[in-house]
Amino acid sequence: MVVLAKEELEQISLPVIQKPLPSSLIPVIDLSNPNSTSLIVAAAQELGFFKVINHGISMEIMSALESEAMKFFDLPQFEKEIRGLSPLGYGSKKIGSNGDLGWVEYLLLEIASKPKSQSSQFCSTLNEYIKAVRKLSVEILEMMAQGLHIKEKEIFSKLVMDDESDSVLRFNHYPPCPHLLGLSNRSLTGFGEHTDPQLISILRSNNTSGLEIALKDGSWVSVPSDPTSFFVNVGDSLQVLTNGRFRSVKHRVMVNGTRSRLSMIYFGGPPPGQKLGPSPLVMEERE
Ligand SMILES: C=C1C[C@]23C[C@@]1(O)CC[C@H]2[C@@]12CC[C@H](O)[C@@](C)(C(=O)O1)[C@H]2[C@@H]3C(=O)O
Ligand SMILES: O=C(O)CCC(=O)C(=O)O
Ligand SMILES: [Fe+2]
Repeated sequence: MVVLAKEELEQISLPVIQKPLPSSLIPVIDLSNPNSTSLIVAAAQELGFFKVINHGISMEIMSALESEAMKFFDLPQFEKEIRGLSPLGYGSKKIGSNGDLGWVEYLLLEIASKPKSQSSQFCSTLNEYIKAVRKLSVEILEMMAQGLHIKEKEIFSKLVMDDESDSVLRFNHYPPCPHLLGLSNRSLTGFGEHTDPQLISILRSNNTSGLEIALKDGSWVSVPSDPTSFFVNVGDSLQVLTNGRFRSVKHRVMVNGTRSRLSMIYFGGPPPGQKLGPSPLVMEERE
């Protein structure tokens, strides 16, 4: 459980809760539909964000990992903190290196290209999930390249398949916030506004909403939760590689106090030190 001191709480803003985005505004990509390639490109350009259904990952594996993660967050605080190895591992309240605070605790895990051991139930479920979600990211990145009419369909996906790929899996737990009881229509910043630096982020959450994305006009809209689906973000690296054609989406998480949110996010990144310039073939629209 994240416990913020009064002074810390005062540093976390309490914006008014956003109206939920009508679900119809979020592009829903059915991966079993052969036309989905062009729909993915349109969504990546317009919003930098979309939801995927018929993704081939079983609800069983998603729920199994969610309950393993919840078991971890339910441990006593000192046991979680033992695993708080900087910069990876367990952390709470302090996000990143800029001193940002949020009503969140998290577990950040590096993804090794060859997983070493499966010594616990958590590790084996984790490895199975990572394999499935990385395959999904490859599929989506290849559809993106095809949709942009790039001959080398692996141009983006090979970066997340690389043994040196800088990819991470993150679990974010936003516990209910007692300070908000009685403050109707107020929310607390769980994870402040940012864009993801990697190529692609693939997010799955439990049935508690809280994720908000910024539209092109700067307005914030909240994304209704859907634990059966994945939400995909375009990250900064993919924006660069596509010469700005794809939009890296600004997003944040707001907590409204009564229900706990748990999200699991795969971030597929290029190998560190990889020079990222625009792919020449994405400089202009091609037929
Ligand atoms: C507030 C921040 C946390 C973050 C670094 C940043 O300044 C902005 C991006 C954040 C993010 C999002 C994706 C990953 O979870 C992460 C590890 C990353 O590479 O960028 C986090 C950073 C973090 O928690 O350190
Ligand atoms: O926890 C979430 O739902 C999203 C958090 C996020 O944007 C991140 O970890 O980069
Ligand atoms: Fe993010």
